[in-house]
Amino acid sequence: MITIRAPGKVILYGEHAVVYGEPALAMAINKYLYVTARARDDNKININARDLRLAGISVTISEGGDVVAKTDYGAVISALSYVKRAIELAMEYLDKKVGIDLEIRSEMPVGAGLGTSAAVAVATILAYAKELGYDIDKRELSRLAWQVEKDVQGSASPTDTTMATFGGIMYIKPEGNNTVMEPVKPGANVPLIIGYVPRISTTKDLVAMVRRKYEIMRNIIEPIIKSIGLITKKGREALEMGDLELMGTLMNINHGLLDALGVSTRQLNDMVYAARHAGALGSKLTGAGGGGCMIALSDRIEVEKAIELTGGSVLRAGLDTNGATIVSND
Ligand SMILES: Nc1ncnc2c1ncn2[C@@H]1O[C@H](COP(=O)(O)OP(=O)(O)OP(=O)(O)O)[C@@H](O)[C@H]1O
Ligand SMILES: C[C@@](O)(CCO)CC(=O)[O-]
Ligand SMILES: [Mg+2]
Repeated sequence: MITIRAPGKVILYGEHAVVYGEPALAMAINKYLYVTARARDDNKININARDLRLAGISVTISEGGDVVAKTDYGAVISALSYVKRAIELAMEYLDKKVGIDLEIRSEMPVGAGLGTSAAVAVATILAYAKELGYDIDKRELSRLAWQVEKDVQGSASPTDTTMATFGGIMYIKPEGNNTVMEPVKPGANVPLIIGYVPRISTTKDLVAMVRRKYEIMRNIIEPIIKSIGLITKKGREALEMGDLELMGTLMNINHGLLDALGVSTRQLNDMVYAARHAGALGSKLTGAGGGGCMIALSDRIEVEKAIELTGGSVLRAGLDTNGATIVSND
């Protein structure tokens, strides 16, 4: 039996634009998704995902007190699509099919912009390989997990899977099927507060929504995407110089452009503006948007309180530098 953990991430600059080949700057956080794997002696795959919340169950209680509960089969299969694809690709890659019990736990809100889909893909592939006694190179792990995101989402950048695999702070630029990834050394400590509200849309839907806009009015959407790319490059310089004020200004512009793409929501904007009014140097949504998470560049308790007053929850997280690692191996 083996337990693997993979970190979540926040995107400082560049979400959505990175799907179109622009760079992104992301930081792995010390909040983790855990996958415990145990090989079985049959061919079954048994998945216990404790943190998935599924809407809609139907229960029939008969006279004798027997209870039959049903849930939406399609919704269950779709919710497990990242885990299922991760196992399929790991089996293909290792050319070995063995039944497995998987137990999944998350310290992060699932589907809220912190990269849980990437963390579950990375941790599942690594857990399957290690449980079967194989080593897997981190570059290969990150490539396979990216493939999971591409297969499930239709279109995905390597950002989240790179962060869940390697950790740290990374400048990421997709180049076709390759990923340029450069570790970034910050010139100052970067204080971040994460605020979140529940999210209904999935990253898959949000990426598809931006794609539709891009196809219908490319001459309007393309400059926004390119502009986000320029912000990311400047943001990297600001981070390396430790210029927090410039970082904040760039976050604010980045948020405005994400709003223009249609991926912000009223609740996200409320949290973003409340944070700025309470003294944050900058704030923006992070991840795919549509609800979920925002980040504020600040360490002020007033900023946390302001986010909470809008109805958001606050998550305190620092930097993860290890990426995917083994937690225990019996
Ligand atoms: N703990 C978990 N157990 C099983 N599946 C999970 C778990 N966490 C995430 N997933 C899978 O990932 C999906 C959420 O992925 P999605 O990409 O929409 O959000 P995210 O990765 O958290 O945010 P973002 O992509 O914006 O960073 C879930 O619907 C589920 O399929
Ligand atoms: C919205 C997006 O850019 C980031 C999600 O964390 C999607 C992706 O990069 O695949
Ligand atoms: Mg995701």
